[in-house]
Amino acid sequence: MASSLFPFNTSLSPKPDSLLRRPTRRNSSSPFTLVCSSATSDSAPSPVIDSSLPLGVHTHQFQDDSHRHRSVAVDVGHNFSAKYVPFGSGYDSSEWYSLDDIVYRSRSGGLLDVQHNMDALKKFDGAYWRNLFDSRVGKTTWPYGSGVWSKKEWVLPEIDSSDIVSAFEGNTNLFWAERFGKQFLGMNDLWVKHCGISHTGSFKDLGMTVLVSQVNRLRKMNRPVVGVGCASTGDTSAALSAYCAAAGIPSIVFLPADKISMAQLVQPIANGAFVLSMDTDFDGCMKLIREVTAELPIYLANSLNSLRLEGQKTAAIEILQQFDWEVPDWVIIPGGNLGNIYAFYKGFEMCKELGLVDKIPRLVCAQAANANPLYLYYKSGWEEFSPLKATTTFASAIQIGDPVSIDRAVFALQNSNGIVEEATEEELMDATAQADSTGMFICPHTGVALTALIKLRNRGIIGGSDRTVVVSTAHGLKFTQSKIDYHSRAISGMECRFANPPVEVKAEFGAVMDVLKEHLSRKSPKF
Ligand SMILES: Cc1ncc(COP(=O)(O)O)c(C=O)c1O
Ligand SMILES: N[C@@H](CCOP(=O)(O)O)C(=O)O
Repeated sequence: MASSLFPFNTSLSPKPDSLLRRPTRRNSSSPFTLVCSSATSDSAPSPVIDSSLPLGVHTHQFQDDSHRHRSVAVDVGHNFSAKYVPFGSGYDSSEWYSLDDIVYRSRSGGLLDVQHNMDALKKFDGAYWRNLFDSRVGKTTWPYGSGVWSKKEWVLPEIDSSDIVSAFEGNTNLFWAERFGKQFLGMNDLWVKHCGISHTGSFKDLGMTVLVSQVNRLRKMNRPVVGVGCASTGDTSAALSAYCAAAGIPSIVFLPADKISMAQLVQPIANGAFVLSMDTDFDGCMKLIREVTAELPIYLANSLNSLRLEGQKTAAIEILQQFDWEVPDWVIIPGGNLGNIYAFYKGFEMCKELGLVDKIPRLVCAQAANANPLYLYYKSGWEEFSPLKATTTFASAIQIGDPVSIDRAVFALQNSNGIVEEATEEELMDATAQADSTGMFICPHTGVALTALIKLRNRGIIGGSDRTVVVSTAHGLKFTQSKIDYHSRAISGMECRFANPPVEVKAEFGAVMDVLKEHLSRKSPKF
């Protein structure tokens, strides 16, 4: 469908890896100094102390010129800070970069990670953080009304609140899947975290608010960022274009032609992004955006950029919060480029390290069988990772064969006693239809996660009373074509066991009564 709207050709020629820009190394002995002078406070009128707020947090309020009711919290006397370090290193790593640097890879070409000054955060105990985060839920206080920015001290502690670009993302529904759990799985404590019920319809909003806010800050600092770009299977591009449009920042998106849903394609188009539709798959788009962002002052918005994961990790914290800080036994997450599984691990682990909870859940990463490089790696006993050519799947947003965050995913799974599962096309579509029949309206990726749950439950690995959370990553309304195909039994080679096609009937009383009686007697023998 994309190809009918946009030509495939691009004048951009691939550049060899050797031309990718490498970050400048910081002197290990140089003290870490904040780049931004406004790093520890917001520029606003003097505070009015609100004694109902937890220790150390004072608020002041003002009306800004958009008449948006805002309030800014000032954390008094803290030393909260964060920086980039090579993935796997700690805050004290000798190689590190300021978050105001434009850098996506370590000196050796490896992944980066955002590390927080945990000693500063540990000056406050678990109860303090629980109370602080709880006190911000359900308010419109800027920016804490956002589920991401309500954890600002753990996300981007040094950003000025006026630089934040937010749609008050997060705070999504944690739905008790009572009927699905009891009817299909003999489970009474099954929950679905609906991260897709969000501004642009997917969990990507959680990361994008952080990334675009940081870009907003960099542009105000006159750093050379002319736009923000991503490769996408449809959700990252939707989030990027919306947040950039809100901030007046140009966005550029690389999409694999004919591989994303129409609803996803129209999102960046409507939000004014520069959309390039390419005759390749996601992995091809990803390679190109990495090459292009190494050459042009376009900031990279994919989860290779570890800033994104700082926002995404708040979904894990939110789950704990929604359970009154009780830890679920299992959390199941669909995986593609594999940033999100690590983001969840990081959120849970941070809560444990800072004393909000005393353990973390076991994580399950679920992949489509048609795009399963992590699953194959796991099955090999983590012996050998081979990128592959992912083939078409209804879970189109995870049709990825060469995930950039493979190392992050392995780390998360190994440190959470994790499991990887896979779902065939029939399994994921059946699971989606079953879930929908209990009142959900989930995306096929959530169907992949539910399939993993069904398999682990049937094998007795997940118990009937285990508290289990399935992460739903996108809104079902983005994927209506797959549901139409399923319910009209139009998928070749698929039985579509749970299809519920509409019945065509004459608009006559007798005809309507006949079909209703037949239907009711089938549904209820007592009728
Ligand atoms: C709807 C949806 N679910 C799951 C994923 C997988 O997330 P990740 O790439 O972080 O593994 C993606 C994107 O890749 C997505 O768009
Ligand atoms: N599903 C993603 C794929 C890219 O993932 P990212 O988290 O690295 O941006 C999308 O919607 O584009």
